[in-house]
Amino acid sequence: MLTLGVNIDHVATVRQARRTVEPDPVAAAVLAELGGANGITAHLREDRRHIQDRDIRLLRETVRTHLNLEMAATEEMVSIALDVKPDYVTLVPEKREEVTTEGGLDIAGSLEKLKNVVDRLQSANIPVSLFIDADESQIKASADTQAKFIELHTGKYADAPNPEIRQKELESLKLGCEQALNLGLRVNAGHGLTYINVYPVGCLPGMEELNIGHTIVSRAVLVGMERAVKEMKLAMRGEF
Ligand SMILES: CC(=O)[C@@H](O)[C@H](O)COP(=O)(O)O
Ligand SMILES: NCC(=O)COP(=O)(O)O
Repeated sequence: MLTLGVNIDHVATVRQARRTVEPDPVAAAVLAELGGANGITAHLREDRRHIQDRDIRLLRETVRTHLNLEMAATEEMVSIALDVKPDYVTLVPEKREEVTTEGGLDIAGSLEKLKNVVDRLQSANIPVSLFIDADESQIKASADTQAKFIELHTGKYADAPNPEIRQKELESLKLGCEQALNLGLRVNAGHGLTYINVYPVGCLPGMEELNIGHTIVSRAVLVGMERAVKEMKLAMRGEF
């Protein structure tokens, strides 16, 4: 069965815009689960631009489905993961200056370091997923690390400027999925998926979980706006 991991990072982005307490991504995770999320994904960035350490600790206590902690393969993050024990960790690349995660990890280029990180996490019973592009050598290197999963970066597919390029990117994802499954890896995907472009990715044979965030948070803001304004009118009359 194809499952949905709801990424709540950008609920925290709104909170951090004011450094206040609302909206709380932990509350958003509870509501996402009520809505049918099969898992909750949160990315603790080294620069703490959205999700904070406190969020991860509270998510660990409150998430009833599974918690996927996205993080860079640094000593600081490994020690947080070993302490919090999420249900799985997704290792992702990070650049301070990027607006969002721009591409996949270069597994082949830092194989020994990543093998070590995967081993330390998986020895603590935390399965590891590697966020990579659908590239043959990266998939092969991912299998060499003994990680349980890969997550195929769907950004190029999502950002394709025309249907021909989108179809070509979808083919790469399909081939990547096949190759990974043949190497014994489980396959997730995500990044930039929307209500409009998600369906073909979900149809890829063997695809297990899609991690989707920005578009769900964006839609939640819009579908919730009418009620939020009505409630403020009540509050202004002392009736809320
Ligand atoms: C790792 C990834 O795919 C990102 O989608 C992330 O989880 C969302 O956060 P950023 O937009 O800060 O990269
Ligand atoms: N790993 C991808 C993810 O968690 C969500 O990405 P996006 O939907 O926020 O682009």
